[in-house]
Amino acid sequence: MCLFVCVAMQGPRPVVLSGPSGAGKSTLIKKLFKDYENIFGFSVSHTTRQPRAGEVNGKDYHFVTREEMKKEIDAGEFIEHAEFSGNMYGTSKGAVQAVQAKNQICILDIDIQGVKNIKKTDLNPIYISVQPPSIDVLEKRLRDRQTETEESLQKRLTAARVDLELSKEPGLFDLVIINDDLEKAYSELKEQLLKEIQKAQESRKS
Ligand SMILES: Nc1nc2c(ncn2[C@@H]2O[C@H](COP(=O)(O)OP(=O)(O)O)[C@@H](O)[C@H]2O)c(=O)[nH]1
Ligand SMILES: Nc1ncnc2c1ncn2[C@@H]1O[C@H](COP(=O)(O)OP(=O)(O)O)[C@@H](O)[C@H]1O
Repeated sequence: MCLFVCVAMQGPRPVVLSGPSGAGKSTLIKKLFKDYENIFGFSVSHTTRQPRAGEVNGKDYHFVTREEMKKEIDAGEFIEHAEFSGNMYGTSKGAVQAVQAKNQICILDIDIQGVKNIKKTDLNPIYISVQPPSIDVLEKRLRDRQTETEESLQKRLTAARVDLELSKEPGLFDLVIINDDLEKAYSELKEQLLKEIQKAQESRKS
């Protein structure tokens, strides 16, 4: 059954942003949302991790228990799901459909397992990997962000090394952005998305 292509054929293509925790995905996404009001919509994932200070349920994530999430996965409500750093994360069909119904460019912030699983679907997004200039810089950014315990920070650094290795697979990503200078990284992101942004802006006018 066609889940996405029917909607996606008329609307702009979704965008997957992946890359290590701390690489700068959320920062870049926030800039897009600020600069292009109403053009982008965020695919709100489910997660079993605890909310951080300032995170809003239903906006940043749907914060759920492992039992709730497993039940919804068993009911076939997820496009993809993965275990990352001791917690479950997943994209529900509803999360993507809610954005596509508004004819917005749907942004998915997902890990590399999610990328591989989305590739098996008919979502047909643009795949972008956001990467840090080095593991040392990544560690500093994660420490400065002050969201992690020492244990979760170490898990994220281990996952980051795996992510950076797997990301070398030819053809896995349409674009790799090294997020050293933020403005430069943001320009590269905007340039890659220009066609979809224009499409979405045109459809707003008509
Ligand atoms: N596969 C998958 N990964 C997700 C999903 N939502 C978030 N992630 C990834 O889970 C990892 C951890 O996310 P989070 O706990 O918010 O930490 P942060 O990325 O450092 O802010 C990141 O790599 C996200 O891209 C999802 O729905 N599916
Ligand atoms: N180019 C950059 N230079 C310096 N700090 C950055 C840059 N990009 C992001 N940061 C900071 O690094 C931290 C991790 O970024 P974040 O967007 O939360 O990463 P992710 O969403 O990929 O986990 C944040 O504190 C953010 O402000």
